[in-house]
Amino acid sequence: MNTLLSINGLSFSYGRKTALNGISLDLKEGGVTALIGQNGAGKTTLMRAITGLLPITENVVTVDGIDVASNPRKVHQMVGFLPDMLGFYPSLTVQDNLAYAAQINGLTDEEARQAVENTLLRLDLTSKKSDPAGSLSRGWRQRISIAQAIVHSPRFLALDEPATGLDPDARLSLSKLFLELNQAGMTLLVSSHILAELEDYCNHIIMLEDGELVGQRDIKNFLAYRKSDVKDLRIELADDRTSIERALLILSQDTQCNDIFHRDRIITLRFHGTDADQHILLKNLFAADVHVLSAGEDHNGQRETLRDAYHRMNNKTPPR
Ligand SMILES: Nc1ncnc2c1ncn2[C@@H]1O[C@H](COP(=O)(O)OP(=O)(O)OP(=O)(O)O)[C@@H](O)[C@H]1O
Repeated sequence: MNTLLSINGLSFSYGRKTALNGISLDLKEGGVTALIGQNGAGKTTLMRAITGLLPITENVVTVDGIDVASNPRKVHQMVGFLPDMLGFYPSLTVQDNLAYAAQINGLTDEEARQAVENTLLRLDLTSKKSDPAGSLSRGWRQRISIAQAIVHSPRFLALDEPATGLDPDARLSLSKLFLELNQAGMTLLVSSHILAELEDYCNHIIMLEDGELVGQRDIKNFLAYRKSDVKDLRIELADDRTSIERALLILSQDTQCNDIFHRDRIITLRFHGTDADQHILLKNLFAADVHVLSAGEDHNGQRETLRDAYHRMNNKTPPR
């Protein structure tokens, strides 16, 4: 696969505030990459830099070999961008907003007419095409914005928090749309806080922290990532509230245990230790009069999710 996006030492500051610091990465054509990171990590800034919306240094970001800083218009024709703040003309109809987006991205009138028709169909927007964009609900507005971002059939599509404000059905259809666009050859970069959704369609992940790239890997490898001295344990307790609470307290204080989940009487956790350490852990539970019915390695545990992996990279226990 060819490299479509190449970033080589990208830094960007808003005044004295450094938002991106020496980012370097390559994205291959045809992938779907999840861009994750906490609030303020620099995700939006990175997307804006890639899509030619920020004044960046020349020869630092290229899309298909074209320098974004010196050829922003050319790059706009190749990329689509869904910003976190939706932008369209509220008094124009849905159709006219799309036609405008197509034309400013270099399509002729005839190409734009055809592209608008196809995009309306693809996003199920045909019934709304004559409505003023500003009169529609948040979910429909989101669709209009996605339609605007893809109307010129970009090769690279960046989506900043695309699922925000959408109901579960709309989120599902969004996931399907991303897969469809990817199968049609588009390369996607998607930022979201909803990790379980990214997992449905992303095959690569990049992680930012304080403006720096702190992790990058293919999700298949990412999900398979396991240290040899790490195992998943499943502990079944008697149905005794005090016992369960005591067990959770002991486990949460043990630095060898993390990713502790508990449902009813079953506790699952990731244990970082040897068999002897595991034996000591159980002895501690027994010593505290925790009523353990069974304990052992959880071979049937769910595969590691993107959410688990993200929280582990951040050294946090996922919320129960
Ligand atoms: N226009 C601006 N002026 C000054 N500082 C800014 C501006 N935009 C962003 N920043 C700062 O740059 C840093 C990165 O912001 P950015 O919006 O790229 O992060 P993010 O990862 O997208 O965050 P979020 O998940 O909250 O949207 C933050 O510290 C933010 O406060």
